[in-house]
Amino acid sequence: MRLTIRDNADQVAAHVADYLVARIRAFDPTPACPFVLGLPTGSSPLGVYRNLVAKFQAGEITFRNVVTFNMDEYVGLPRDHPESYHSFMWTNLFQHIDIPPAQVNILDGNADNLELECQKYEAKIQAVGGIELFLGGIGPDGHIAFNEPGSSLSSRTRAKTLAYDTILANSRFFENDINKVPKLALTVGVGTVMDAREVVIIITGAHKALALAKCIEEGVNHMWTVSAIQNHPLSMIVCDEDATLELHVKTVKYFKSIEMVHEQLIGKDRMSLGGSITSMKGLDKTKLVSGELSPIK
Ligand SMILES: N[C@@H]1[C@@H](O)[C@H](O)[C@@H](COP(=O)(O)O)O[C@@H]1O
Repeated sequence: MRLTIRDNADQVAAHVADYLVARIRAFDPTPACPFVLGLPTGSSPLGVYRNLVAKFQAGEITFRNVVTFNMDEYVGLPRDHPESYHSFMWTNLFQHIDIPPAQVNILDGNADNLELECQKYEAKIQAVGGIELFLGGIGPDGHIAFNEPGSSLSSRTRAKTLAYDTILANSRFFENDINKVPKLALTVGVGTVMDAREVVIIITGAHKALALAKCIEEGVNHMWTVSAIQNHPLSMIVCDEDATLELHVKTVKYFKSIEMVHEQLIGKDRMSLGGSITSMKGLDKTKLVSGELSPIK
């Protein structure tokens, strides 16, 4: 796992957007072999989405051959409610880019049969060959998607009762009235996220500092579901300085030094994969953008 630390949330957003664009371009998706991207909602990815829209408008990236799967959706909230995750995604990303609507997948929290809806979602992910990269955020209690503390680390897409803390945290989107926050949601499971070939998690703000420390300095624990990332073969957390407040100084210095060496190896320009790595024969150069020097398969 890599921990990439930036000064503030804006720099985190810029870094993650650059990274996603580099990964999609290196993948070179086609209609037959699209880039399958898992996406979150919440305030954490907002800056990333703004950057992606700007990059699309500047002609740096197209989403024509990208297929998306969102992490979660409230149950019972009308799809056109301003706080539904459908509305969030169209308002903040999809309506501004060239992704064909048929390639957007978001759980239907108003489906007649919620269990069937979840099963169909998992099947659809399988049918497109699995998720290439799952982008996520976390709650202050370390939950990923709506996998609240105590969720099985091998859980799949399902309906989940929201924890009181999450209801309270999300009441800011519902006029600070907890009675207006849905209490049930559909969510991908921890196992669904961890099955992605790559996982990238955004963690910003001092209120998430404890969760980051629990996630990377302690063991894998279902009470901090994002800690399952420790078992993932290809993952990265991008955080700001505020989120590192509970980490040991040694941990911060360690991950910063790793990044420095990596930058020296590949150069600042992630798309320029020549130069210093020409001697690394047998390594898949496209994987260098993700920081892993994987052997060519
Ligand atoms: N289900 C979502 C999560 O996917 C998200 O990561 C979390 C944090 O949101 P924010 O980024 O606004 O802190 O909120 C909700 O609980």
